[in-house]
Amino acid sequence: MADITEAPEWSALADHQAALAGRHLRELFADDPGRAERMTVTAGDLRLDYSKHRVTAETLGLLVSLAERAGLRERIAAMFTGVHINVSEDRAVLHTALRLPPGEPLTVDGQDVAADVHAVLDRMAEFSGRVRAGEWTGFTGKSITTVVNIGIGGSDLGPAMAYEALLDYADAGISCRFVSNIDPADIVGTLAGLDPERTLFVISSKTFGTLETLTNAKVARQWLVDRLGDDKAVSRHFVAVSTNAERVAGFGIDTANMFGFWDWVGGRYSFDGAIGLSLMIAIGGEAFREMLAGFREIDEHLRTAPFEANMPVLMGLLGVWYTDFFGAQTRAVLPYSQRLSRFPAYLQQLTMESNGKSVRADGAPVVAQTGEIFWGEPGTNGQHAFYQLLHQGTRLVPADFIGFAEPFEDPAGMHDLLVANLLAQTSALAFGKTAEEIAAEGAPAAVVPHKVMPGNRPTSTILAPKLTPKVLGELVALYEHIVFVEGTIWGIDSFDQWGVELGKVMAMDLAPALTSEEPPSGAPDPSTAALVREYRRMRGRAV
Ligand SMILES: O=P(O)(O)OC[C@H]1O[C@](O)(CO)[C@@H](O)[C@@H]1O
Repeated sequence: MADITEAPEWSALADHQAALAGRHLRELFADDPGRAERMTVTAGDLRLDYSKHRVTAETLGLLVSLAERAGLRERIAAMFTGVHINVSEDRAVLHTALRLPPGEPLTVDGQDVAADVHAVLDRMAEFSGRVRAGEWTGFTGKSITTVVNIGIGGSDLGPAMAYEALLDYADAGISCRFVSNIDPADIVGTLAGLDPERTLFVISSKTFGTLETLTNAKVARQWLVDRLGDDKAVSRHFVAVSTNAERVAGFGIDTANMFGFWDWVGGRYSFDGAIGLSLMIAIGGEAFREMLAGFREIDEHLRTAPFEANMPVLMGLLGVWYTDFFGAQTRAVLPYSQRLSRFPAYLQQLTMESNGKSVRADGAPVVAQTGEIFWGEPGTNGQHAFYQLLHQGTRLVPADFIGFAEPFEDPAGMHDLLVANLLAQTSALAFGKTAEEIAAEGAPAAVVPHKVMPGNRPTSTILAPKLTPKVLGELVALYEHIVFVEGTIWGIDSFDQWGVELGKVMAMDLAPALTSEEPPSGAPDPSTAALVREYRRMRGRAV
């Protein structure tokens, strides 16, 4: 299979970039004042302004041709219909099935996937309804007030991010906490002050074989049994979310209290299914289904909108444009919403575990750069931290700004100030300030160069009416599909994650070297052997 970089569409983009690179966004806007109006696209409740990108109509045409050349249309159809596009694991990729509307059929590999999805959603709704109503009680008959989700990666970041995002919808007096790290400080800190009689643990693990999750779950179980004085308490205080019923039973959780999912849901694509159980308990089944409707709206948009007006397609292609033709290494995601403070962390797994690949799906090495590095913090905090580099540093950092029109609370008109900051930043990044303008303001000549704002720094601005469950679903689906579009152009398998396995195996091999009574005999390399000795010395163990 020829690499995408050998396609004429790729060379055409390279030539075009060479011609466009010297042009400033100020010129692009001066030449085409209507671009702000034209370069907007709507998907569901999301409105994207991409006019502050270093593109013209010609660029967009060339990028769309590249997408056609990469077979994006066919790939979209393949994903939605359950073709095994996760080739290295020979699996379908069907997170879009998690939000199928009731009544819409989908059979894949001989299995009625739609029926399976709705059966689990119904069980989740029934269970979370009982917990919320105080009908599901703990071992001593008291209702649940705290849910502790124990999971890591996709079994933590999604529900943790979404719970925080939708805190204004948590209306049953039940709060959630999230434990992920094998650092004992995480579980110990989380359990501190909790009432065991009113705490429900949701052990979330696709494989139910993850060291961090199982270790934390064991500590939690011991904590509970010690306090309630009876092993039988476990079945009232522990439920599981997993694809592996055997291991759930082996851990001692009644599989009647297990909520399943399937190998065709990647961990990082899973919180709109059973992995969202803790979220559903907090916000209720109805709000959860509204969130699914948001996901679905963007799925439909991806499937049906022409590429020129297709938000995830355009944003994915812009990611490729900067990564492969401008040498950009990172993309900042800057939500102007404190509620979305975990969104960048969530996106880091979604995007980087998916597209951090250096071989193509057919096993050949990639030629182009892949995998944008996603990072970010909510505005306005980031403005007082790293924005200096965005404005005046030597690197090109494309950024996504995300804002909402309606706040949930607004003392002293703070929300308008928040949004004013968002808009001011994108304008300053695009248009900057020239030496002449600064000198005209009376700055001393020696200071003028320090104050020059180069501008020409590209941004997307996504605006939505309010951070509702539906809008959150739309936002997440948007980024899921951006990942998919980029992965398709690069020709990689965005749905495996083999790169995380080696370190896990080595940690298990190394653990005995840290803890053994006798000085350890082996370590994988001299540097690591020296560090093992140093660690043991610090812990007062024989070296
Ligand atoms: O849900 P599990 O099986 O515990 O896995 C947790 C996470 O670990 C990973 O496999 C990476 O190590 C992620 O892909 C996944 O989301």
